Amino acid sequence: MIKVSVVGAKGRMGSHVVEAVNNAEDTELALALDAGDDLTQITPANTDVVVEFTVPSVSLNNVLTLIGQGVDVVVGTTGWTDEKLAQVKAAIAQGPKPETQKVFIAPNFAISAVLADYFATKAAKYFESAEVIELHHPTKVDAPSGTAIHTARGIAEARKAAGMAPVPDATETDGGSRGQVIDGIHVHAVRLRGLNAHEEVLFGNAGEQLTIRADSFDRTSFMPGVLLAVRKLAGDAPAGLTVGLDQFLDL
Ligand SMILES: NC(=O)C1=CN([C@@H]2O[C@H](COP(=O)(O)OP(=O)(O)OC[C@H]3O[C@@H](n4cnc5c(N)ncnc54)[C@H](O)[C@@H]3O)[C@@H](O)[C@H]2O)C=CC1
Ligand SMILES: O=C(O)C1=N[C@H](C(=O)O)C[C@H](O)C1
Repeated sequence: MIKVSVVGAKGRMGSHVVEAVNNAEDTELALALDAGDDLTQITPANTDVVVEFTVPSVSLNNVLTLIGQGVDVVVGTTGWTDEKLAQVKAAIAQGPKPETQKVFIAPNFAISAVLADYFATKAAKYFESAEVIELHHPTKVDAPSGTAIHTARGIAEARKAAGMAPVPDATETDGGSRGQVIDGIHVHAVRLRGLNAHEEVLFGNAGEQLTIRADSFDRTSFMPGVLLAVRKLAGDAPAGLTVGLDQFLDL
């Protein structure tokens, strides 16, 4: 059995992870912690893998603490910049098990979203225009979503590799309606009661459009991906920092 501790266990995602870990045949719940709890209770003696779903403002500190505790970590919380990822890598190098420590961070654990992201990177070089629209529940604290940032960066990288010009855009006045520009790609965020987690990637050429859309209607959609990551970290995932569930899929 893989012993799993959950940090952020009382949250929307954390509570689903607790249930998924309790229901899977090969995992058992070790500790379920939330805000105010001491993360140093988590040790290699009681935990094989920690799953962290908290809030962007605290996730880095939690991950650094858990690396210090010598336990492997699966992170679903958003807000990861290149600078924060560099801090994680440095902490692994200076931590108690630099050769074997595993940290996995995924902006999205739903297969629909991971595939949409992947297909978008493949489509990017064939279209002059590209924009990303993400749509979420109104209780989400960050905008744009971590997934949309990841998608926009992937599209931008593919366009750069293909030597493409910037997306065409004649806008001269913008009060914010054109969204946030991430690596040259416009990203728009909608917050609407009734939604869960949704993303549309729009590609355009003269006379044609491709839309790639992923819809997560329920948080159960993330659980197979979370359990896959837990099993990979307890098994043959490489040591060090890995980002993105696509790394564990045969794409
Ligand atoms: N990677 C993925 O597939 C997904 C990622 N997310 C991300 O996961 C994060 C959490 O989302 P939700 O569960 O909806 O949020 P939430 O607000 O429902 O839950 C966050 C939980 O973290 C707890 N918390 C706050 N500070 C803490 C601390 N210092 N230590 C331990 N626990 C602490 C809160 O008390 C709360 O229970 C967000 O960043 C969200 O964008 C959400 C869905 C899927
Ligand atoms: O807060 C959420 O709900 C979600 N957060 C992640 C993100 O910001 O990309 C993943 C998914 O979109 C749900």
